[in-house]
Amino acid sequence: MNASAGGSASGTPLLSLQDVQVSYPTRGFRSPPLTVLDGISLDICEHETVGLVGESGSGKTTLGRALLGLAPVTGGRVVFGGRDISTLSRAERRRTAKDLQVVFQDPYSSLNPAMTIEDILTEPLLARGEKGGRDIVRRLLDQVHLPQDAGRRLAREFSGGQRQRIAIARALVLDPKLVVCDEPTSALDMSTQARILTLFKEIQETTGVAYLFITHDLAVVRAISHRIAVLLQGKIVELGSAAQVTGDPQHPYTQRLLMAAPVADPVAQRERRVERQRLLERQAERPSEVVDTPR
Ligand SMILES: Nc1ncnc2c1ncn2[C@@H]1O[C@H](COP(=O)(O)OP(=O)(O)OP(=O)(O)O)[C@@H](O)[C@H]1O
Repeated sequence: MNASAGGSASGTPLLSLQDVQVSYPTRGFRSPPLTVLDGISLDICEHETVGLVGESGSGKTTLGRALLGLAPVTGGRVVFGGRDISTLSRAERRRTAKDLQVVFQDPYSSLNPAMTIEDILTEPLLARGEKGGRDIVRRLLDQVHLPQDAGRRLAREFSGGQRQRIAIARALVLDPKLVVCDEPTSALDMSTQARILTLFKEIQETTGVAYLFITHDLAVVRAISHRIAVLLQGKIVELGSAAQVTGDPQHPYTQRLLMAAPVADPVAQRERRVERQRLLERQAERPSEVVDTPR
């Protein structure tokens, strides 16, 4: 996979979202369904990380859920292994589920605090009627750089960063082809965040796994992604290589998203504020391009 690929994926797509729509029924009598995603088309290749950014409520988690077969796909197709997995029966979906895994944001609520790490890591195998075993646990702990004695300890004995390593190991136990990472570093401090991002990259290098990396943090998405998709009100408004989207954004919404991202250097921050003001003024003169300003 060519990491510097532009808007289109450069290998054979592992998973392909084709004109996907997700709508939820609403409660009111005769009120129309709520369309959360509309016209989403996106390919993800082996060995590729596609970052997904957008403000809160834009539909990032829903897109991840659609890809995992957990959101109601009301239009379009989610093609994986040559099949539309949005129409599979529950039993068929269980078979596909092996290849598509997820790591959530909160390492505290996503792991049972009273289970041993060994039990947490082997649970997905046992649930599928496969054998667990010490060797597998040993390999996984190694892969996420946790000590071997971690297997016998309880999840509640670990820090946030260590728990996220355990959650990553659990996502890897079935050798998935694609992992949806839903804000997996948002609950961590900066240095732990950097170490976890390095771990994700290292795992991709050795296994070839693909990631859909959901985050509202542009610094994170820039650090990890080959390509970035920008979501606004349920639609992808920009899709390109990480370098293009962050260095030469084309859509006014992406431009403002980047302007709103914090920078560490106060001088750069001041310059950014002035630039942002100019951008807003320019865009106010072209109202047809005006969209919601990111927070
Ligand atoms: N099960 C559901 N039923 C009805 N509406 C839902 C459901 N799940 C999500 N939504 C709505 O879909 C929209 C998008 O939600 P989603 O969680 O995908 O956004 P997000 O971009 O991931 O936000 P955040 O960054 O805050 O997590 C929201 O308006 C939300 O209320």
